[in-house]
Amino acid sequence: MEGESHRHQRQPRDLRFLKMHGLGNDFVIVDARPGGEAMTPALARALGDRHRGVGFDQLAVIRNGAGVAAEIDFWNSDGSLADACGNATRCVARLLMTESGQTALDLRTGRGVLRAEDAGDGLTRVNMGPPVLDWQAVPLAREVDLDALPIETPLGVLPGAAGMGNPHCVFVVPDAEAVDLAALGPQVEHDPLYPERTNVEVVQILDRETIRMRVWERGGMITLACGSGACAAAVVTARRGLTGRGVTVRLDGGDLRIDWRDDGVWMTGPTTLVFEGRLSHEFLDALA
Ligand SMILES: N[C@@H](CCC[C@H](N)C(=O)O)C(=O)O
Repeated sequence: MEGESHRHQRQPRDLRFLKMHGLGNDFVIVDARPGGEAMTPALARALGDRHRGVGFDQLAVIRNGAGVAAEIDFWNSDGSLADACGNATRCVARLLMTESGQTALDLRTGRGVLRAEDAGDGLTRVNMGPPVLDWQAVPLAREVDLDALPIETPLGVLPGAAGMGNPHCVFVVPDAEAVDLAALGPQVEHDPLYPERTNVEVVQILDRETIRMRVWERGGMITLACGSGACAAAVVTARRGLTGRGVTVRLDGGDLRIDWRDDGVWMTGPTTLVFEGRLSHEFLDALA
């Protein structure tokens, strides 16, 4: 899923960016609305390097879009594109609501047009849309029971699948802390059942309204939070009758509120603007 032509134009020599995070899920945000700055897989990988670049879990590029406040592209630090990133969507929504004074707006992502709202108390909520529960659309390689995927792991439980614009594989386990996620994550990310790889969540039921979740993100890392993953986990546990349709998801970076309603899966949580930066010519020239 490497970028389409509009995402691969001329590289600028001077690139401004913002660093934001949602519950420690951290993002570099490039506002490409004024100059149409381009992004490439190589620049995304270089920026994502936590030692030689800026470092991020995802890179979000904001572009002008017809009929919406903006369009957003999401890049993982391995240079791959993702159609959904819940926490970055909330961060960009907060940024644009602050900029415009609006309390609600629409954003176009690979997932489609998403509604974002100011939820009060500094929180931002986004409707991530209805879950994808069709095996071809997740996508999976073949027709299987989405509630019991034939993926064998040392956990000894069969995971569930749900798509939120990106693929997820959710394991419900008795003790999420006991799972060796650094070993499980890459194994399941690359399971042949997921032709486009997958994000991997391990979830423990704390009560009918609270779950604990740890996440391995497609792209190759454990992150402190994952918004689309929290939505997928809430959908899988609700479908199994383990929780209701409204849950608090307890992540390493803090809590997200997930509400699966008739119009989609809503995600509510905090966002933080960390700093504004500008990439040096030395850094950009070395990539040219
Ligand atoms: N952190 C994100 C998910 C990012 C995309 C993911 N790694 C993928 O490749 O699908 C979120 O908050 O949803």
